[in-house]
Amino acid sequence: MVRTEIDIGNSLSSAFEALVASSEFMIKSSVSTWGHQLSSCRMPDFGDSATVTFSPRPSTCENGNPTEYILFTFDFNSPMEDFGMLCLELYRHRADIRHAVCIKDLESNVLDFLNSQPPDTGKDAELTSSEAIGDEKFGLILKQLVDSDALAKLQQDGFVVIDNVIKTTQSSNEKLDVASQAKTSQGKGKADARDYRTDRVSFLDRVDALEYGLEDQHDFLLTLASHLNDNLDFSLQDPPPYKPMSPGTAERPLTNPTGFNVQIAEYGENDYYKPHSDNSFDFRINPYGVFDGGTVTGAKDKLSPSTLNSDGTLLPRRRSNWRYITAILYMNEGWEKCDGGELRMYLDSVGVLHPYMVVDRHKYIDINPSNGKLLLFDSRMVHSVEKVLNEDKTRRALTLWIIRPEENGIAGEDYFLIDDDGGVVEQ
Ligand SMILES: O=C(O)CCC(=O)C(=O)O
Ligand SMILES: [Fe+2]
Repeated sequence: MVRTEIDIGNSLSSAFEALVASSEFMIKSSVSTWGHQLSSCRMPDFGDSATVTFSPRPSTCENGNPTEYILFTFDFNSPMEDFGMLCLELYRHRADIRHAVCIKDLESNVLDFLNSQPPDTGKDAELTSSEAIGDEKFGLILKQLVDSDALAKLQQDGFVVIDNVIKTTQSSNEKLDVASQAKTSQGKGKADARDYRTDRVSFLDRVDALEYGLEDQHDFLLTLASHLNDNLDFSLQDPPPYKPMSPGTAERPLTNPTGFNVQIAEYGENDYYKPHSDNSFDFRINPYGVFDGGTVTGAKDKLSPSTLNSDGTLLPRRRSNWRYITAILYMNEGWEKCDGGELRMYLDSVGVLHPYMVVDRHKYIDINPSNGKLLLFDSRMVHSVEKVLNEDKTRRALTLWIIRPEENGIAGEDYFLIDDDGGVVEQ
């Protein structure tokens, strides 16, 4: 069957019309099991934006069973902006639809799309990072990041601190004081009884950020992924064992997490967060083998299949999530050393197996969480928040975890390995 090429470089609406017109783009089933492919073809949930139905192609029925399906209807309710999203949704659900959809072209189309479309709003920043969304708004700050040796430092030491990036105003902090008092009095503010951290966190979308006058901070943090894509040297790292996953691409691997929510954390007197890594080793899988600078620890015959590459070589130990760079903006005017609450960064701690192992073994530096300070660090590094000592002060920070989806991601629902033919490797 000849499949129609979809030029998604065209305007989105004409590209969408082409998609609808060319059922071949979408559907091809090579297995002739009556009804089976359709019932196992769980289409992505497009919510309100599209409804998809398929129908057997009569000319391809063998023994009464269809071998190919065509796109029967594709009702797309908001055609313009959502075309890229649509492709991405298909791509993300390719494990479910791959028997019915030729995902190979879909994959390359999506990757082309991601690499070629500059985002023009904060929302698109999740999808692609080919251009900094905030270049205009934050041009000077971003330039300062590049011109200074900040990014080189980040890559060399695993972290970097930059003062006076964006300060939070007193009025924002006052609004937050009121909100957190309300929450605490409703008994909702405090986290469960946990001993590793005692702070309170919530997530701000852009509307929340506007409410508190934190939209610049919010936008800035969401701008960083694309900026880092343009300026970090990814060749310094070993190539990852897997192909890039949507929405990351090989050229531009960093993206914002789905939802674009920025965490706000509050620490009152005596609150702390014990040493931890934001992306620690994951012990639920790959439990025996550790590939650590060429040393293999653990009995080889006990290695689980996911420990080995297809050629039998050892894969690096998996991490527990997709976080790659942690970006924190501190919000605390007049914070002093005697107030406690330092962010303690343990040096050379990227490869530490258990975070508690750093204590008394690794050197650290303490970072004062003062207003406007930006801290960027490799999410694997071990760090802690030391106890806050001032009963009258609240320590606040905004955090965004910039992700690199192909790095690991067993925690992510969209995680699959892709083999060289574009097929999904069952795990
Ligand atoms: O607030 C900070 O300085 C760091 C907080 C932290 O480590 C985290 O939320 O994972
Ligand atoms: Fe952390």
